Amino acid sequence: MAAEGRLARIATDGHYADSFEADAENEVYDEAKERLVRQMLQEIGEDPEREGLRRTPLRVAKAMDFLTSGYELSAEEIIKKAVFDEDVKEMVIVRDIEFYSMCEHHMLPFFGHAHVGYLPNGKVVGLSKVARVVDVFARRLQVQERLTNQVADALMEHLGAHGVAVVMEASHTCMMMRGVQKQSSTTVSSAMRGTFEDDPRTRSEFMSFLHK
Ligand SMILES: Nc1nc2c(ncn2[C@@H]2O[C@H](COP(=O)(O)OP(=O)(O)OP(=O)(O)O)[C@@H](O)[C@H]2O)c(=O)[nH]1
Ligand SMILES: [Zn+2]
Repeated sequence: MAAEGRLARIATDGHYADSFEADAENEVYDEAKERLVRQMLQEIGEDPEREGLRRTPLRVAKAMDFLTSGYELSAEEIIKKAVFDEDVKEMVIVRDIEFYSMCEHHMLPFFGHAHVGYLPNGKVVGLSKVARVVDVFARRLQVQERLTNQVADALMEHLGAHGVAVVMEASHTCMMMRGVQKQSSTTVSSAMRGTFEDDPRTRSEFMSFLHK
């Protein structure tokens, strides 16, 4: 589907139905995606016409659009909307930002927390924007390491900070529900840029603020 319409589009089949039920029954959101989901249901031995599944292709299409909506968002635009001149010299940390992403290998969720720190260089960014930047990259097909790097690089580039640090801790359902089936393992990844990469004391200070 064309990028411009994907986030907000809800199409109908063109008929004005008499009741909400009829409306819902006839709703078409994304014909191509819904056809694929219907086929998948058939392939796993389900009946896509049974009551509980009739609207499932539409629901899945909408869910997939939301879960991959990050492709249409720009971290630069988000950051630049809320950068303020401020003479702050100390480290700023936004920690425990929950995120949900999908691994590109199995298209299964991985989720956890991101901790983001930066050393301002005459500018600070609106705190919510840090969390929004995490979502921009999380709502794509990802590997955790790339996600971590992308958040760090975007903040470094568009905030002009002295340094940026990102640590992400996540559980991967592809390792929990299937495959190796390890329910307790978590994966920690980090990306250090600028001062955080060059100066072990700055890095340690950041790390000391996590898990408090
Ligand atoms: N580095 C990294 N690996 C990931 C991530 N998400 C999933 N994986 C791994 O990607 C690998 C894909 O390996 P394959 O052998 O091609 O796939 P598979 O046969 O399904 O592997 P198993 O999960 O071991 O059953 C697996 O080891 C997954 O654990 C991630 O975010 N980062
Ligand atoms: Zn996976």
